[in-house]
Amino acid sequence: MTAQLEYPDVQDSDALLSIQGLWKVFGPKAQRVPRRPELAALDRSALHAKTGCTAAVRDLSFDVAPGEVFVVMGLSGSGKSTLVRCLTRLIEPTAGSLIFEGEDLVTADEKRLRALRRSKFSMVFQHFGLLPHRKVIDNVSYGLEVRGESKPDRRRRAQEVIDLVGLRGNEQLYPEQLSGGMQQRVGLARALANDPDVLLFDEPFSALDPLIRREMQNEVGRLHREVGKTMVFITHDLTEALKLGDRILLMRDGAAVQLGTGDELVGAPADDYVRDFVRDVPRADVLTLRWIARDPRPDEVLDGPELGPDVLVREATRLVLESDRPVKVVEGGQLLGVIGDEEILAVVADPADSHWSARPSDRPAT
Ligand SMILES: Nc1ncnc2c1ncn2[C@@H]1O[C@H](COP(=O)(O)OP(=O)(O)OP(=O)(O)O)[C@@H](O)[C@H]1O
Repeated sequence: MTAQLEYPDVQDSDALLSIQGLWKVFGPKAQRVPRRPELAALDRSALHAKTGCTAAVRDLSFDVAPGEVFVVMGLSGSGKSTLVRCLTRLIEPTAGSLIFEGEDLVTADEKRLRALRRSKFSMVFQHFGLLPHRKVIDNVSYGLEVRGESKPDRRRRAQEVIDLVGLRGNEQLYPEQLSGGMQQRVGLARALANDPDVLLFDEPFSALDPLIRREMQNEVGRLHREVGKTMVFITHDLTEALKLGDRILLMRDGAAVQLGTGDELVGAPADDYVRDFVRDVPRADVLTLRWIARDPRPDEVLDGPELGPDVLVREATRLVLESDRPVKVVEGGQLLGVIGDEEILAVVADPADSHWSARPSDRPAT
């Protein structure tokens, strides 16, 4: 018998932010929609026809773990921006609770909210939101100024984060003198200057051209490794979501379609909508060996090479194909399964293969 493949679940850790039953409904008498099951059950167009309301966020519940990069993904109009604005009540939720470090933000008064927004959360916007008449250094230190910090402290901290995002030497320039990518670095530095607990990103790189965009994604990955902040990152770009997200919430019409790690979305799409969404993802770059390991057959000799379950299929391909014995997938000394040419080729040879949905279970192989 092989051991049960354990799948890492970030939700097991204590949540920093816990969202329960969150709704945002725009329109007349919005409150009635979440309260009345017959209205709550209506789809987007039926709800609009009957009530004139739009449910931009529909009964969402999820936890964000400390240090996690939590990506919210969905097509235009799926409710991502509304959701992220509800998290700090820049948009007032219609129903639900928002527990941050044990405190329900829904019942916090305006003064408390302002304090939290200033010290615990920072937002990075798509269009940078920089102050055009202020130099880079003054844009970066703006939040510290609002917080009443002394000028030398502000300067010191601003310089620190300017260095961190690679903007040294540009302190005295104005935003219009910078490229889009550089401006977004200023946005990042400004968000980091406050030393928030949570960074909220609302499609921060959509206005950038593809090369700069990739560079900025790498930059966020690096910053996350260096400063370890919790991040909630909104994007409509699946590649970006897979690259950055520890977990991804896929939204459609305000509701959650699936919440999982990138390899869960790709390996076990919850429905046809998700399957379609991830259809063109190169599976070998996302799926790990735990997804394709199988039980050894009785006649197989188990003296082949060993790999860990979190190795990407792409990284294991050569070794598996060159080995004349099945490769053993081993974790902590335990054999989880084996992989032969057949398992590898099913992923590598046909990236859009529907192999995964054919599995009897929606979990990685045991
Ligand atoms: N102030 C508002 N009044 C009425 N409807 C709104 C309002 N703000 C958003 N909506 C609607 O809520 C839905 C979700 O919008 P939202 O902007 O949150 O989506 P999104 O996924 O962020 O889209 P995009 O990527 O285009 O910004 C849309 O149908 C939108 O028209």
